[in-house]
Amino acid sequence: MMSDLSIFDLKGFEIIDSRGNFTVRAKVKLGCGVTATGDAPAGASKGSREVVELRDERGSVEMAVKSINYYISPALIGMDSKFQTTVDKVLINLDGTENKSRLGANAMVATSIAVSKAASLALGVETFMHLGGSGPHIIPVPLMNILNGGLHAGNNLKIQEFMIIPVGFDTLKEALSASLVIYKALKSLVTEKYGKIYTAVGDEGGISPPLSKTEDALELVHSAVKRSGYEDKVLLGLDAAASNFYNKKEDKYEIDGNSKTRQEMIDFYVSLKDRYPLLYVEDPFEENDFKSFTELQSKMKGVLVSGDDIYTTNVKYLTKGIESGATKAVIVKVNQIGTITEAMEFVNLAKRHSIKTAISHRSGETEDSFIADLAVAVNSEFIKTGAPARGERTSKYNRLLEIEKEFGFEYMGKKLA
Ligand SMILES: O=C(O)[C@@H](CO)OP(=O)(O)O
Ligand SMILES: [Mg+2]
Repeated sequence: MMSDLSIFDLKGFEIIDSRGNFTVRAKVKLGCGVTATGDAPAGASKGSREVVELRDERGSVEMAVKSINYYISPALIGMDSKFQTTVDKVLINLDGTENKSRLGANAMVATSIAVSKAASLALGVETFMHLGGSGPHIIPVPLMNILNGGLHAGNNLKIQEFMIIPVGFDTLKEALSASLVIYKALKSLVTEKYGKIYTAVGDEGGISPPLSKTEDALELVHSAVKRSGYEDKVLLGLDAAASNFYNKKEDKYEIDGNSKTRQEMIDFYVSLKDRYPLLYVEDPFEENDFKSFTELQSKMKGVLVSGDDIYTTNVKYLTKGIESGATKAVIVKVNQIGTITEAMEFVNLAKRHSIKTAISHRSGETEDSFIADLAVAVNSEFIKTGAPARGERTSKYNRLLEIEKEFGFEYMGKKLA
């Protein structure tokens, strides 16, 4: 006999995230007694079109907790947890706003995730199977941010993320073991440069040396790859998060001590690509400049220009990007849009247009490994989940290692090189 999968109880409460802020956790209990939790992550460099969290000036998310306890819970109790789309649609309708400001996207995301995990447990299947059916068959490639700048670090680097992309391996296990060597080589290089054991890291666990020039940071990461002997197997990526250094008044980008026009920015990225093995460049321009994304993508054929703040996991903006050929890749963050169902619709739209997807963490994270399951569920080519250190990042890598070991899915690396 099938166990009782109806939602019996749902509660919200506050927990602490990796940046030392409160965030919201939802805990759901099903009729069969199974319980599961879901956590809302939090971004620092956010797109202006993202849906909004309920959070007060002091940083408290009590309002989101109340939203779960007093509004969401009564609406979901009694519903069948295995119908994720139906549950998410109830959340969307109950909220009724464009930017999820009534229920709060943090309350909605935590609930959506908790329900998907509880249903999987009660059904006796992995969360990626519950969400992906019989389709999942690959393990995503990490876009691994090992050197932090921008809003995530205390240095003067304007580019937010310097990533290694371990493509030339047959398994995630091999890819991660090379990445660990490179991460340590980078630490040694920085320590050699600054003369003592260098421990400063940014929000995503990447080293954050006191640099101010893009090229110096790229050179350091590239040296770490070379010193480790993986030059032919590991490519590089950037997340510029360019809205953060765009000067709207002047219509210029303030970077590396210069004010650059959009044309100069295009030349800058092209020159970096000529000197470094770049595969991936995220948010190279501010979030409204679709035209420059398109121009850069057409100039850098072998590079995946990717959209994060420009799309905010919203099909409306991706549709615009598809029309103009703005990017060959997209970032997917459930909390930019509010529910798992909407994030999966976004992924499906990208896939229909052969656009590669990167399921992504936020800079403020918890130990919830849900995004690893989501990435496998939708056969995402990439996952972005930070440095291979610190529990809130490693929980996702470790979940992927577990899935690879148990199910033997194919690692995507060599297909993306
Ligand atoms: O810009 C990004 O891609 C993200 C995650 O790396 O940062 P944040 O969560 O601060 O928006
Ligand atoms: Mg980004």
